[in-house]
Amino acid sequence: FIMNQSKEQRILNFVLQNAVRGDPCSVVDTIDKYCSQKEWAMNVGNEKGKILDKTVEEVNPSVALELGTYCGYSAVRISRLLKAGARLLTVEFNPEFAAIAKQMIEFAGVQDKVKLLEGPSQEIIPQLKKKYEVDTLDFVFLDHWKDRYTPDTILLQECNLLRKGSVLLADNVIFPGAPDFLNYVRKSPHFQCTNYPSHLEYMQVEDAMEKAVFLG
Ligand SMILES: Nc1ncnc2c1ncn2[C@@H]1O[C@H](Cn2cc(CNC(=O)c3cc([N+](=O)[O-])cc(O)c3O)nn2)[C@@H](O)[C@H]1O
Ligand SMILES: [Mg+2]
Repeated sequence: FIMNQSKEQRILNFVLQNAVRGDPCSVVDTIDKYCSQKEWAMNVGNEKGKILDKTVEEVNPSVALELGTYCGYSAVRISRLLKAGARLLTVEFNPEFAAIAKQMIEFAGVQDKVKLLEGPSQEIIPQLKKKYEVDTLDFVFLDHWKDRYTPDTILLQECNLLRKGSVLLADNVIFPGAPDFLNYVRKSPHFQCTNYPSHLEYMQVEDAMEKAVFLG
């Protein structure tokens, strides 16, 4: 247990030493092993991860966006399911976390599918069309600061990044909770919502994910 390292660095080192290079599933399983047995961390985890998997497989996105990369667990989890030519853009503003995630993504061998964009989501989202050549987004995974879920959902609409059928999936709508986001999407005539009860990663605490399909 190397104390002067960050928890995120310890998670990465555990993956580098125990997972199989180029095998995204082994990277995901190894992070879950570390975070359930050694140190808790805010990865979406395996239980909610299965809900994420099912949604990604249903949508089969060509262009996906993730808000809140952290160590790259869900970026690896999502990108392992993407078809040839499809891509995931993932946004992270904490430089330490972005550096960890970059190494995690490269070790997993998914770097050709994933583009990590460093900066706050509120600055990156308005750049997606011109700077990152996005037309519209097929899938968005929200897992960053919970009080950014609603303003960023509004920003995505203002930037014309959603089309009829675009799917948003939000983590943690129960714990830590995103009450204003739930209120916003459930009351909006532009979204069709579905709630998926689950548990907080690596804990026996109630949590849930919310799917919000944009109706145009
Ligand atoms: N506006 C933003 N733009 C870009 N990246 C952001 C932004 N806000 C946070 N981040 C980044 O998301 C990553 C992860 N993150 C996520 C959160 C919010 N999520 C949680 O706080 C959380 C907390 C718990 N929890 O406390 O049990 C469980 C979870 O699954 C969570 O996602 N805060 N940082 C961090 O690296 C942070 O730099
Ligand atoms: Mg989360």
